[in-house]
Amino acid sequence: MSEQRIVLGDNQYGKAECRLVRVTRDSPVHTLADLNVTSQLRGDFEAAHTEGDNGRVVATDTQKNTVYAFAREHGVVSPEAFLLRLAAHFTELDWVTGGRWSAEQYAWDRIVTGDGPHDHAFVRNGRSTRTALVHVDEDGTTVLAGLRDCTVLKTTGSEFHGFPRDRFTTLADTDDRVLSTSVTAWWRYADADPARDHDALHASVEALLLATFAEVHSLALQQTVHAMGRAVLEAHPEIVEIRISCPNKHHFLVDLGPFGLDNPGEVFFAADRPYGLIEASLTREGQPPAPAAWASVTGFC
Ligand SMILES: O=c1[nH]c(=O)c2[nH]c(=O)[nH]c2[nH]1
Repeated sequence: MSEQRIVLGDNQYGKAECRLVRVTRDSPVHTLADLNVTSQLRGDFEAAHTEGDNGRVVATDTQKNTVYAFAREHGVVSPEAFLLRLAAHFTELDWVTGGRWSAEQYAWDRIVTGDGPHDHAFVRNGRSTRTALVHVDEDGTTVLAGLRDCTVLKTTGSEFHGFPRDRFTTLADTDDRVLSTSVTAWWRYADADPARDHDALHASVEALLLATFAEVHSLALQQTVHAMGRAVLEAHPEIVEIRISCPNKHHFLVDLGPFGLDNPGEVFFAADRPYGLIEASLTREGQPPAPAAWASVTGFC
């Protein structure tokens, strides 16, 4: 039997989930950035894997320290800008050909007291988690931004009917139902401009997703998802692609007939599983795709 050659395939390594809180205290009115940062390097790390030769292995501990040192030196203007800076730093090494830098950002609002918004006391805003990802490979740098766990619900303005019926179909047509979902969205910027106002864009995209969910009279969650993505691409030419994943958080009308009660769309059982899972991606026609960057985002179609 001829001897088989075993080759090292894709590999990456780094420090995952560096919890970073950066306080800006240039004035008595402090600001706060609360992040969870992951740094992963790709490149020529063959010798480390095959020989245990660490000559090129930037320790994950060093990667973690760089996160905190850069936060002090440069601040956190936005998660995207912060990740771009980390990416530029590590890819200065000639054997680091790329990598993946990602962050979650948790929002804090100022506590409002009788005297107004407080200078240095905050309350966590759990509305959604902001996400960002910078992917670098030989084809260039891709910036993705997103959000997750943005749970929304509308009590009417949603229908679902006209679907095929077979002997397994029990779902009744409805022209008035509760529609609820938890939006996960990722969008891709046309380029990796670190000077882009990522914070303003993120706020605008979140507002567009919410307004569209509210305003579109929905004939299916698929239609709502499509409208949300379309609204974002129409409003922001610098965004070339958006992917949206929406679990259909079913609310079933409870049959109160056994208790002699009607139920005109007022009492629901909020099921948590199973749930429909509706996902779609929308792209601006003619834009080059970025499959490698998307491959590093899990759980999307
Ligand atoms: O908006 C919906 N889309 C579906 O595909 C679907 N399927 C289902 O059972 N309910 C719903 N609702």
